Amino acid sequence: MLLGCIADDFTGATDLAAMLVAQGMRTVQVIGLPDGPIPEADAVVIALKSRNAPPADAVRDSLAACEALLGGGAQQIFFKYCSTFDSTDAGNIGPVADALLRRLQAGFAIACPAFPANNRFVFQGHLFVGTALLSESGMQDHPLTPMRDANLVRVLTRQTGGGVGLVPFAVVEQGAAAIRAAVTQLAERGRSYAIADAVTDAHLLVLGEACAEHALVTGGSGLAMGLPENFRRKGVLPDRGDADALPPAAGNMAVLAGSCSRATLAQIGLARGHLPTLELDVLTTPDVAALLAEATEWVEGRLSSERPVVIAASAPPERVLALQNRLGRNAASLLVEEALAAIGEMLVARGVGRLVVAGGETSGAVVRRLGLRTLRIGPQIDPGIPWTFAEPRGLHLALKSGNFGARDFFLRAFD
Ligand SMILES: Nc1ncnc2c1ncn2[C@@H]1O[C@H](COP(=O)(O)OP(=O)(O)O)[C@@H](O)[C@H]1O
Ligand SMILES: O=C(O)[C@@H](O)C(=O)COP(=O)(O)O
Repeated sequence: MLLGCIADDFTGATDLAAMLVAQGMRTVQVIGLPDGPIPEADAVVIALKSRNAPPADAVRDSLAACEALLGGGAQQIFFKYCSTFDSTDAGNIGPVADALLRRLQAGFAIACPAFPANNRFVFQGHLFVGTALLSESGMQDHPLTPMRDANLVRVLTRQTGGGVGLVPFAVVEQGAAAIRAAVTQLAERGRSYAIADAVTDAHLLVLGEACAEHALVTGGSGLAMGLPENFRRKGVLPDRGDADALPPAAGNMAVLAGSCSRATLAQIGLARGHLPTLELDVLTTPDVAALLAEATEWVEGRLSSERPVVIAASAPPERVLALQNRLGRNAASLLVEEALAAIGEMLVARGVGRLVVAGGETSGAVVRRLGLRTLRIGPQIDPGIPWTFAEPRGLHLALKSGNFGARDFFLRAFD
């Protein structure tokens, strides 16, 4: 193994793995902490569900993942978080990065969530989603990690014990040598991190090049774009022709959605007119067994290998808030995740062999309920969303970040 990766959620892990595969690394995704030897691959991504865990648990699991990756021979560690920097003032990006920095005695790490192919841009330390500041992009209403400050230097400073600087656009434009010089200066001034600006793939590539000798790199999947080339330059990564080949897919088709992002709500809105769609009303029926029973009855006679069914719990901000006010934020999320995980299990038991899950936490809940341990990464449907193949279960899965995918994603995903 060359690159060892720790992802703070499951859709984030497949997003990163897809990026590495596209850049020619054979990549395996491990679900949760490995309970045996790490699989053979150029890159291994350990998918944790640590984004919304208590900070101490997130740190403990991330350190355990780091140990497993180092034990498997990893030469560099990548800590993957969301391209919308999903976190709260308590963490978990800062605390996990601090712990990894200490473990790797790295002293300094770049932090960059930019992902231009998915409209995430960092400019002067501020994160934009398309033309909107993060804090006005819809992410201010995220059910678990509302993002109300777009200044990432400030956001990360609130989460870490280390100082946070900026590698601005003007430096990144000058290339890898200028970035390395800026990083040296920031480290000498006692900074542990720098938010790095990036608005194009070219910026991400030079940032990746500048990080070649960093023990720890942190960011979205975009920042990983330039890392495989570092290994090729060193002569340790051979050219791989078919890094994204998967076995043929079969079985019934379904979509399960728990993301309440604007993108997923729009995708469900379009699917409604074209595909059999069940929208669960979790506010009226906040009960796992009743929601499962409703979905089980509804799928009867509707499941098919010709066209997918769509089952969604997703709701607009005011309805999410209403459930949270009634049950509490975490309990509301857990209830919906449990219901969707149980529905996922029911779908697979009824012959679903091709399943799209929308939402990071939702994907984590479904994949864990299905007891999946490793995913092989295949071709991408849209940027950051690959089909994957769960071995040895034989299930094809696409774990969709809530925010990702074009509006007709559910209509095209199974093509
Ligand atoms: N109708 C709803 N009311 C309250 N919470 C919901 C509802 N639908 C989904 N959720 C919860 O919202 C959270 C969405 O997070 P996630 O699945 O990570 O999506 P995203 O990828 O958009 O971040 C999940 O915990 C999910 O269970
Ligand atoms: O970086 C990203 O945006 C994604 O890879 C990601 O982390 C997805 O998280 P969710 O939006 O919670 O699915």
